[in-house]
Amino acid sequence: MNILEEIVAHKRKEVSEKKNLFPVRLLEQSIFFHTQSVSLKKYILREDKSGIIAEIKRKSPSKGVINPNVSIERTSIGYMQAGASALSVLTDTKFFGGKNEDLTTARKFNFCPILRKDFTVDEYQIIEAKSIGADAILLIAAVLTPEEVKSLAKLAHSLGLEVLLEVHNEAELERSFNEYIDLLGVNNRDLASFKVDLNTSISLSEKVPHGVVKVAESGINQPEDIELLKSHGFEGFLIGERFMRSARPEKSAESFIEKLSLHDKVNYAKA
Ligand SMILES: O=P(O)(O)OC[C@@H](O)[C@@H](O)c1c[nH]c2ccccc12
Repeated sequence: MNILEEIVAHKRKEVSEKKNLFPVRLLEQSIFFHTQSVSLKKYILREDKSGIIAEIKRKSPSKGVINPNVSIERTSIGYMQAGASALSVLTDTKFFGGKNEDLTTARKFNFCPILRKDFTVDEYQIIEAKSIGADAILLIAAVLTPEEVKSLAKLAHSLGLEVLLEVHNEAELERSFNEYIDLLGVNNRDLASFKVDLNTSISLSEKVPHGVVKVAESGINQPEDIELLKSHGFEGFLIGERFMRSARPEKSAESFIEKLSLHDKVNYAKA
C-alpha cells in the first residue's frame, strides 16, 4: 500500500465511525450551515489579489513535522493581510495534524474563501465541510472513480460549495473532469512517491478545459516559480510548506507576496 492508499483506507474507517457519533442531521444544525459561501474562483481571479491560496499545514507524510503549534488565528488573518486570495486549511488529523476546529477558527476571523483540504471519499464529508464553514472542497482524482467525482461535486454544488479537482496527470484529467468542476488543480507532488516537479503543472496547462480556473499545487518555493506558472496560464497557486516552515508563516507570506508585487508592478490588496 502506498501512502495515499493508506490515508484513504484510514479515512473511510474514520468517516464510518463519525457517521454514527455525529449524524448528518446534527451537522445540518451548525451555525455555518446556512451561511452564504465566498467564491474561491472569484477571489483567485481578482486583479488586486496575488492568486495565492495560502495553506495551514502542521505536518505531512512527506515532510514530517512542519509547524505543530501554529496559531490559526494569527496565521489566517496574517495570510489574508499579506495579499493571499484564499486560505487552505488541512483538516486531516492523523497524517497532517489538522482538525475541523482549525477551519472553524479560520472562518470566525476571516471573510475570504476557505478551501477545506482533506481526503474526501464520502458525501458525509461534504456536508461536514459546509457545516464547519468551508467555501470549497478538494476532490482528488487519484482516489475516486469518475462517477464518484461527479456525484460528490454535484452534491457540493447543491450546498453552494465550489469544487477544486486535483489531478496529477493527463489520464486523470481526461477521466475525471465534468461540468461540476470549478477549479482544476495540478498537484506537482506525486502523492505516491512524494516527488515534486513544477513541470507537472506546465505540461498539463494546455489540456485544462477553457473557462476552468487553473491552480498549480505544491512545491512552489519562490516568486519566480509563480511568474513561470503564470506564463503557462495558471491563475491560482497553492502554497503550504514554503510559508509554514517559518515560525511566523504570515510574515513569510508577506515578504513573498511583496517580492511578487515588485515583479508584477501591482500592489496586491491587503484584505
Ligand atoms: O506544502 P506545499 O508543497 O506548498 O504544498 C501545498 C499543497 O499543494 C499540498 O499540501 C497538497 C496538495 N494536494 C494535497 C492533498 C492532500 C493534502 C495536501 C495536499
